[in-house]
Amino acid sequence: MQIYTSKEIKEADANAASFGMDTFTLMENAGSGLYRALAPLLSKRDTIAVLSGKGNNGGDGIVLARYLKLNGYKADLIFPLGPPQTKEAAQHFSYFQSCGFEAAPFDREKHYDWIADGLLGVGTRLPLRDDLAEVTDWINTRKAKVAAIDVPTGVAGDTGDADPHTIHADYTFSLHGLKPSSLLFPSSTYFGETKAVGIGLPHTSKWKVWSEEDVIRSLPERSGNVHKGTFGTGLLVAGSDDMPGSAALAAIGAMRMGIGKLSVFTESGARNVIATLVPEATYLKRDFSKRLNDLGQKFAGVAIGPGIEPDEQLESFIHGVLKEPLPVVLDAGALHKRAYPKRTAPVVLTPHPGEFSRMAGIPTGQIASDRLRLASAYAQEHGVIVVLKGQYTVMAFPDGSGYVNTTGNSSLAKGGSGDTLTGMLLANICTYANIKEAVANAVYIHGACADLWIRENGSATLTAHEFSRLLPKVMHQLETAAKDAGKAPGLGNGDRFIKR
Ligand SMILES: NC(=O)C1=CN([C@@H]2O[C@H](COP(=O)(O)OP(=O)(O)OC[C@H]3O[C@@H](n4cnc5c(N)ncnc54)[C@H](O)[C@@H]3O)[C@@H](O)[C@H]2O)[C@@H](O)CC1
Ligand SMILES: Nc1ncnc2c1ncn2[C@@H]1O[C@H](COP(=O)(O)OP(=O)(O)O)[C@@H](O)[C@H]1O
Ligand SMILES: [K+]
Repeated sequence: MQIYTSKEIKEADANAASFGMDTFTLMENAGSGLYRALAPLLSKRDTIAVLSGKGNNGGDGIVLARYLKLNGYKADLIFPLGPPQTKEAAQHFSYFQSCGFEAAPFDREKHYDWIADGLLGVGTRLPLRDDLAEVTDWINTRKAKVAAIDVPTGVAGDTGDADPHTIHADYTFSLHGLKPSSLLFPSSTYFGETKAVGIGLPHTSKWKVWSEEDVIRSLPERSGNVHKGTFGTGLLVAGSDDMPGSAALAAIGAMRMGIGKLSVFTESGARNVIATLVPEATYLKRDFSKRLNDLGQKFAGVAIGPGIEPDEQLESFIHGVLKEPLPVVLDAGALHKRAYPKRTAPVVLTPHPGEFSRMAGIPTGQIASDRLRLASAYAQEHGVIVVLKGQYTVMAFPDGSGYVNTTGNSSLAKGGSGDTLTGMLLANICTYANIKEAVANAVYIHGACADLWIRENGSATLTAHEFSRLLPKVMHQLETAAKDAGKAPGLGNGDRFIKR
């Protein structure tokens, strides 16, 4: 599913108009698309209120109401704020009337099984005016299922801001593509299950939700005449005498994800712990004062940071590594405010919001509601890939494109899960030809492991070393699906719905 800001939607609209596809036609397409998306959820016995505002979001509601009525559904079209004010919405209301239908009064006592929210769309400016807030409050107190058109009334399109009177939707049908607010906080908590509905415009967005179909399509081929060298040797710079576990978890992530060989550059106390958990890895005694030469020849990729306290020696080591021609993942202790040299091999940064705040000098409170834009701005300015972690992890690329991940759940909110992801990323940068797919698949599969865990276990109980047995299961399902000509195993979100 593609993601569009309000500005991009307006540009798409203007572009369509230049080809003769006018707003009236787009509204017709939106309403018919909404009908096709909603009808499978309805029964002919259901009563449905379509609440339309005065703008084009209301116009979409008018078209939806026409399709519902023409197809024999018990739908009322209601204008609680007054009749439509935009030219196209007014034209569609005339057409609705010419079909022999009339608008219904806003009867606050009448029961409806469903309410379609066509009050405000991406034209919203917050806060909600009092007359609108009164209608959204009414909706929120009803027993009806609520389907929002484009966005639930009360959220803005592009940021995570939400009015206190925002509609709590059960479903949201987003027109043309998803809006950033469906993936930001707190706004996303109002959307319910979210689906993109096409309106006949070609897709041009540089941002999308990375889906199961994308993972299956991009899993690298591993069969045939291969050997351990085929899948690269990775260098993991992680762990310390005080924090050996981080390196062990990252090493498990890397080995289980399919790296050919792994060297762990760590302190001697950590080495003893890691070696018993990951006997497959080899070890290099860590001394940051000694340069590691020819890293680009010896290794396919390097990950630095889990379980290491930042200091000047580490910083100068990182500077040395960044001069070498190999892909680098920087996490935890390796994440700081710094400038990145121009280089051809990619740099992947994996901050959680606290680390991103430190790196970018942005207060943590601002990050949740604007993660896509902020991560993208940082990635473009510094020429790096930013994996901004948390629910709906954002992956922003230096060319301005990006993906959002929707797998994973709160079982991952525990020390160690980020370390495992760093190891998985290291494996993928060593084994994939395409860096965007390498990053996106590691993030998706990491979340899918947690989704698999909560199908059978309590969500509070996941510990990161369980990835050792979760990863084989998830990878097996994905590999089987890939062999089965792209048949999705249903691990996370398919290409159509964001389930919540
Ligand atoms: N490509 C497109 O742009 C298409 C857009 N469509 C629909 O058009 C919608 C956008 O339409 P509009 O630009 O008319 O915007 P809206 O329908 O979101 O409404 C804007 C109107 O609401 C008022 N308003 C905004 N914030 C308010 C507040 N807090 N309290 C009270 N009133 C407020 C504004 O003054 C304006 O009159 C989309 O969300 C989508 O549903 C579809 O018709 C299909 C094509
Ligand atoms: N509620 C959640 N939903 C989805 N993923 C989550 C959630 N909470 C945490 N995660 C994921 O768990 C990982 C935590 O990483 P991080 O904060 O670096 O932890 P650690 O201290 O283990 O390194 C990230 O991949 C993050 O996206
Ligand atoms: K709406």
